[in-house]
Amino acid sequence: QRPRNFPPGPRLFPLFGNLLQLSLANPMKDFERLSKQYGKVFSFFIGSKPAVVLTGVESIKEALVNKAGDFSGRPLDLLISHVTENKGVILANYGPSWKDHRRFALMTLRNFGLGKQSMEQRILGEVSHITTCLEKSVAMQLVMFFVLAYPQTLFHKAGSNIIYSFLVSLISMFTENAKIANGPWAMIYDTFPMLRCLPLPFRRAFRNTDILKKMANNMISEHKKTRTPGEPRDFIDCYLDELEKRGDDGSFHESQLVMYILDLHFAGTDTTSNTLLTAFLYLSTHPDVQERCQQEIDEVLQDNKCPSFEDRHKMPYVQAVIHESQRVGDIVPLRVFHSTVTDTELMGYNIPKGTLVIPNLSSALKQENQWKFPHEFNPSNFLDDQGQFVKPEAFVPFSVGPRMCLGEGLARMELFLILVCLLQRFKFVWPEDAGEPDYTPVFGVTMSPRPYKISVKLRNNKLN
Ligand code: HEM
Repeated sequence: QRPRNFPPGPRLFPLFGNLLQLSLANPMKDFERLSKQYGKVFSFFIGSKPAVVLTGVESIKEALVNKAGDFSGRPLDLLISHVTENKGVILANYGPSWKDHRRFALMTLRNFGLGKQSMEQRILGEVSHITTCLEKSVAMQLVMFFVLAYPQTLFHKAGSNIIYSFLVSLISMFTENAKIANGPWAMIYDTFPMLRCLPLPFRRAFRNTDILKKMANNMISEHKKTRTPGEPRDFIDCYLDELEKRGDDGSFHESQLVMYILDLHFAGTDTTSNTLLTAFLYLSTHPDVQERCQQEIDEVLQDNKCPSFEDRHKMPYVQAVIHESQRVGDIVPLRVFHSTVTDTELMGYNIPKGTLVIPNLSSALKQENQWKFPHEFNPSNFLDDQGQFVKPEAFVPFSVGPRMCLGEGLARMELFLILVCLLQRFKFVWPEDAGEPDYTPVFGVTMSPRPYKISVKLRNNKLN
């Protein structure tokens, strides 16, 4: 039974709650239907576990910003919570240890050059690998001066190398864990605690994590052997320095560092690369938008000089295209789930402690009264009448409140520098034989465009 004055929702069934009424493969359409029927704050049950879905920017901000102290917890009894033991930062519950670790990561990112030269240099270094790779392919096709590239692997490599030049080496079991966490076996695990000890496919997520943890542990041992205390080379060295400084104060611990390494890799790879994949899908199928970006880039970066992150202020149209790609790409639509840390109230409803809270970021990014063109790719969504860049309130791809993405600054820098460098040098064309582009994304913990091929041509400018 729903608790008293709990947000409304569909009728409950014994044992399953509302599980059988939702598409486990992609519940987005169900959430849209349910919010039309029950309002901006509605509920459903995963077995006997209550969950509340927040629709639209108003309810998301009311909970995650105005009532941040109540709504910033993480669920403690789901497959992902057990796999990660709620360690690290992404799935750590709201409390002093999470706060300490979050502050530490932000500070370390800043010291390692967010907004400073070195992080910018790392990103530009990665871009030069992408351009070399594309140039080689173009050169091999001299006759046509055209190349078909698979941007999927290019951007994923760049994304993970950038975060890993900050952390070190890389792994692919994350993808499998993300699939498991997002699939029916996770739902079964979350719904029926009595099945958790059985050797069912969800156990694979634990096995994968054990292997990943071993790799992270090896990195830590390697760092311990080669580090000079007080002269950190990367994030791991910084954490080890901090650990020494604090002693065992209970919050900083090697087991936290292990999960932290995995967290930053997971959060920093798929997100930025899928955004770039979305941007290049739209740029190649909207040549007018691409040409306008290139015109702006050429005007600002005269003599084809290398871009810096500061140049974004002089490129309102490019900024609008990047933000619009994030908006339509809708890369993290529902995850990461929140949870209430105390009994509370939201928009007139009672929400008990421990309720799963799902901010539907997607609903804000496509909210009808918030955007000039909510359902189409149109950079004008981010431009005022004078063509200046503006960011509407409903632009929340990084979420809002104290749990909002801590890599936003890094992600912004990556998106801008990679996109500008590539558009400066290449023209991206939707291949003639590729048929109509399919913009429907593949649903997952992070959303990605369907795999596509793209033609790449060297631009006819001084750079080439
Ligand atoms: C376009 C790229 C990215 C998008 C769209 C994105 C989006 C998000 C979202 C929606 C959340 C959940 C916030 C919430 O719980 O309310 C999140 C959390 C997080 N992100 Fe990102 N992210 C991106 C890139 C990155 C990068 C590059 C890093 C690496 C430093 C990163 C690290 C994190 C971490 C550590 C959290 C957990 C924060 C916490 O729980 O306190 N993200 N991100």
